[in-house]
Amino acid sequence: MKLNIALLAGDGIGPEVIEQAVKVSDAVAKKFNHEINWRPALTGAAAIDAVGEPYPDETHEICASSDAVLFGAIGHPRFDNDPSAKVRPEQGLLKMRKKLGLFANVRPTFTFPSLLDKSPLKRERIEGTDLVFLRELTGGIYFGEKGRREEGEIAYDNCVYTRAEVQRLAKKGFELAMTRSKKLCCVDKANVLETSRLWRETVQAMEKDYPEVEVSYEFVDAVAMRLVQWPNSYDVLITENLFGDILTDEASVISGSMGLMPSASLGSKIGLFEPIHGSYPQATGLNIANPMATVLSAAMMFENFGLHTEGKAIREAVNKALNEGIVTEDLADGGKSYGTSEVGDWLANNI
Ligand SMILES: NC(=O)C1=CN([C@@H]2O[C@H](COP(=O)(O)OP(=O)(O)OC[C@H]3O[C@@H](n4cnc5c(N)ncnc54)[C@H](O)[C@@H]3O)[C@@H](O)[C@H]2O)C=CC1
Ligand SMILES: CC(C)CC(=O)C(=O)O
Ligand SMILES: [Mg+2]
Repeated sequence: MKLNIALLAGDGIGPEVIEQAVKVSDAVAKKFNHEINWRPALTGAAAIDAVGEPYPDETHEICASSDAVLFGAIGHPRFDNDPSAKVRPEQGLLKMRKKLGLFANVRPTFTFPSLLDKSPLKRERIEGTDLVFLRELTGGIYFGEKGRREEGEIAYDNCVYTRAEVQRLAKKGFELAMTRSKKLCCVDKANVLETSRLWRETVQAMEKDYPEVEVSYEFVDAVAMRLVQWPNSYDVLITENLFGDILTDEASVISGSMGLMPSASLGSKIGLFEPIHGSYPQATGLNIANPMATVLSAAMMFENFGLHTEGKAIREAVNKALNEGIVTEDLADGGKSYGTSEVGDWLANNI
């Protein structure tokens, strides 16, 4: 297969982890006779510095005309620490998701046998966890009208959802549940929020189309607790943008590190594959960031093309590295650790 992949490294550790994902993907392409044409493009603070905006038109054209996008991370402390900044790297990510129509963010959480005793959570609670969040990605409070009034003394961010937005996300959730253990949990705050009541009402109305799926409705605050208490009780969870963002960072504790958490952002056209973590500025240039989340995002990319053997080859290499202790410092527990690039080389050599 010949693949054109837009490559958006971004900021902070983005370029370092992307470099490893490229190495591993190229090794996969070589082994399975594919050709990958990487198409680098600017985004985030790097794009603001170069051309004044975080998701330039040229970058969008490269993304929109590629078969998929592989994305690192964006964000820089100079914007995080300046609340008055009008142009921000994160706007680039939001704009890209919106313009590419990427409304469903698939965020799997699973455990790795060799890491079970490294989690702060007890082995017997997390063993066998295999759940997936479907986070709505182009609506809700991240995209509602926002602003200030009363001379800046009052700030607001509106949370808005349409029934159609909920339906298309929930449909993917029901379909995913049908391919797994047929359990779907709708995470909301319907005891308080009107948008959540729309979510609940919409999902309830869809239940009849999927009679085999057992649907539960849980409030987000309770899910935040049960997720780390009984992660095994969940399979597919659907939720809105903000709740999904927060709960999936929490879920990284089950797997063992933010550096292990991949994702796929899907819509009707091309897919974007991105780790769930940010630009981890403290680690920039130190060759210590875990590249596995980005490498596993590349595995999701291959699988989304129907190339399951290729995806499996990456997953097996990651598992093997974890079993053999070829890990960055976040997983080394104070013991021997390897650099970002060494882990990338090892994975590429073990495809
Ligand atoms: N998708 C994206 O591009 C995202 C960007 N951001 C941006 O990233 C910047 C930093 O945000 P933070 O809240 O610190 O989130 P972060 O995800 O960058 O880092 C939080 C913590 O997670 C751990 N971590 C993250 N990635 C890791 C990796 N690859 N290997 C090992 N450990 C890792 C580190 O302990 C780090 O301190 C901000 O500017 C933020 O806006 C935040 C989240 C997502
Ligand atoms: C920086 C945010 C817009 C993104 C984020 O935290 C995420 O998608 O997980
Ligand atoms: Mg996040």
